[in-house]
Amino acid sequence: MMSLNRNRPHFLRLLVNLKVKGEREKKVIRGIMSTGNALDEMTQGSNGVGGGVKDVYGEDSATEAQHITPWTVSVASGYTLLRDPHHNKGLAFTEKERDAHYLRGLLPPACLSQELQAKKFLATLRQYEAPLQKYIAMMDLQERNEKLFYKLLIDHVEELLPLVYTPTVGEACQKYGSIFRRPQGLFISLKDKGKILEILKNWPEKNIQVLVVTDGERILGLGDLGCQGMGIPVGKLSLYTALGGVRPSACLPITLDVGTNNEKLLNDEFYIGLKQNRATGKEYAEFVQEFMSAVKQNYGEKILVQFEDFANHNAFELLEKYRKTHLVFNDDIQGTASVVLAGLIASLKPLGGNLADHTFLFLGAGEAGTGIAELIAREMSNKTNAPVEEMRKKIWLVDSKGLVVSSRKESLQSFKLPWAHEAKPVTTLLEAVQVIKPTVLIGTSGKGKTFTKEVVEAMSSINSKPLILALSNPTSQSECTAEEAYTWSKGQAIFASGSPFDPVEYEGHTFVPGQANNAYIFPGFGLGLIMCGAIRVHDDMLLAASEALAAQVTKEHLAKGLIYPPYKDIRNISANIAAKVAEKAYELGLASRLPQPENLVKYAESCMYSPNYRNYR
Ligand SMILES: NC(=O)C1=CN([C@@H]2O[C@H](COP(=O)(O)OP(=O)(O)OC[C@H]3O[C@@H](n4cnc5c(N)ncnc54)[C@H](OP(=O)(O)O)[C@@H]3O)[C@@H](O)[C@H]2O)C=CC1
Ligand SMILES: CC(=O)C(=O)O
Ligand SMILES: [Mg+2]
Repeated sequence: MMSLNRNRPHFLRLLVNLKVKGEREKKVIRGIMSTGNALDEMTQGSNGVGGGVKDVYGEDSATEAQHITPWTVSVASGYTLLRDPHHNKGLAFTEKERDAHYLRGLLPPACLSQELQAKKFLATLRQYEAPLQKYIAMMDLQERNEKLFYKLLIDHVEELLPLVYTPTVGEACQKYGSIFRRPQGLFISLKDKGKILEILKNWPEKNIQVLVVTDGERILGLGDLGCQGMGIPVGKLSLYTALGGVRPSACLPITLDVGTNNEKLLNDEFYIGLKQNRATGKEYAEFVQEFMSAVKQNYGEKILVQFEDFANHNAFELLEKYRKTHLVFNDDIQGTASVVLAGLIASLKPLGGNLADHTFLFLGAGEAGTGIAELIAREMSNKTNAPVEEMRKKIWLVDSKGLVVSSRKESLQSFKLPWAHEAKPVTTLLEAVQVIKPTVLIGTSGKGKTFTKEVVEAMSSINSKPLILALSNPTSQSECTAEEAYTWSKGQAIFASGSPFDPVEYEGHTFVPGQANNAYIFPGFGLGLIMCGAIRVHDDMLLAASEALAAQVTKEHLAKGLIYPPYKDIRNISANIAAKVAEKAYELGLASRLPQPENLVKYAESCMYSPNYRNYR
């Protein structure tokens, strides 16, 4: 009661200021207001990124009958300090710090600056030939000295992103069992059913703002990797910090181990996960439900949950179910859609015309394909005022059985139905290109080498500047390479891919392929949600993010063939995306951090984590 009374003016102001649109949002806000946690959260200092709950150890909310964890907090020094990755500075500890923190003798005598440490690490890293070796070295550094890891990743993002993220993270997941050293997140398995809340409390950090969760069933285009999929949440969250500025201690990677149907893993004596087939149906749904309830109970209403690399037979349902009750975001469906739409908006400058003048053909009608298709249709509908159903008719998808058409309706999964247009069945991509005559070809099949020479040539004979996006990851699964796209189209194609390719020389001209990857969106998108205390994700926020990203593409980028800005500017790009997402959340009455900061870009920048060492007293 005391806490409620103390917060009453803030609480009332919030109710008055919230511009709540529909009844559904009103119910949501009322629900949040009825929990003590939300009020507590809102009274936390106004500096930095908010979120988390005050009763961090759950002691106040536990009944006397419930067991609690006896957490203690102490100041790290000496040997413990050197082994604490958040605070360890290695040879960068100053003489004074070495005296004050009992470090004498535990380090060699040299004192190095962080810059010199970074230079030294990079020189060693560059000597390794195999990308996986470099990945392991980066992970070791992250576990040893977190600030140095992020300093390097931020300052050398273009060089290091392909190591901690696609494509190398794919290989790391395939070999996760043998490179696994220390757990970098929470593994929650079917064996933990009934105890998920307790397990969340085992994680040492309490003020979590974003968690990325996978069940490992569709890891990139590599299929079911079970528990080994953990590399993906770990990598995505590294990007949340490096690219989006969310502090590392606020990020939690989680793998839900519900078994695997990967026979190779099931027969591998060293497999680190549950050796049983995947749980399905009621068992799966109840397990995820327990997890989602525990997450909200432990971290409050404003914890951002990013679903990552679930198979499509679960992904759409989970998103549909939990978007009503939690702050959830499916990166593969929504983040990918937003990044591709941004690239399309940017490419309208060299291509001319409007989005609605184009015809789109996808190879792959799953999460990424239908997610992108729907956002494009919405954007075209917004811009033309035509019904979204009309706009969908400009978009065609091919799946493993051929063109998605109305005569296949009986056997199609529900997420494909909006795309089952009237047309004759066609079984190959080449035929589909010849019949549909698309201006834009997008690969989301997870199958490499599917944009053949004939397909690219057909696209080039129909269009003077065909837009070709090969989104599947990792590189081995890319529908075609950058070199293939440029040479087969005789330099006509505008090309971007999910995994990075080097620039290509073709007839004296250097083409620079862009990287159409959701990594451009989710870090800034998440930062925007967190910094405004958003309570739900709305599709209009995805459109806002796309426009913010497209606005960062300059004439100079386009002249090189790039439809995305370079990653070296990503923190600035993320701040702009975050600002637009937060602005949209305020407009929709879905932001709870009040008052709204005047300059949202500056506010986003001020919220960002810095990897520079701090001085210790
Ligand atoms: N660049 C980026 O940011 C992102 C890239 N991706 C990549 O996109 C790929 C697909 O992901 P996602 O959509 O989630 O996967 P899904 O499994 O949901 O969808 C794959 C789709 O591809 C179809 N398909 C498979 N093989 C073929 C083939 N030989 N010919 C035609 N269609 C085929 C499937 O057909 P059917 O339905 O008949 O089985 C399905 O419709 C992955 O490689 C992933 O890494 C994903 C997210 C983001
Ligand atoms: C990039 C990504 O999210 C994927 O390939 O699944
Ligand atoms: Mg993914």
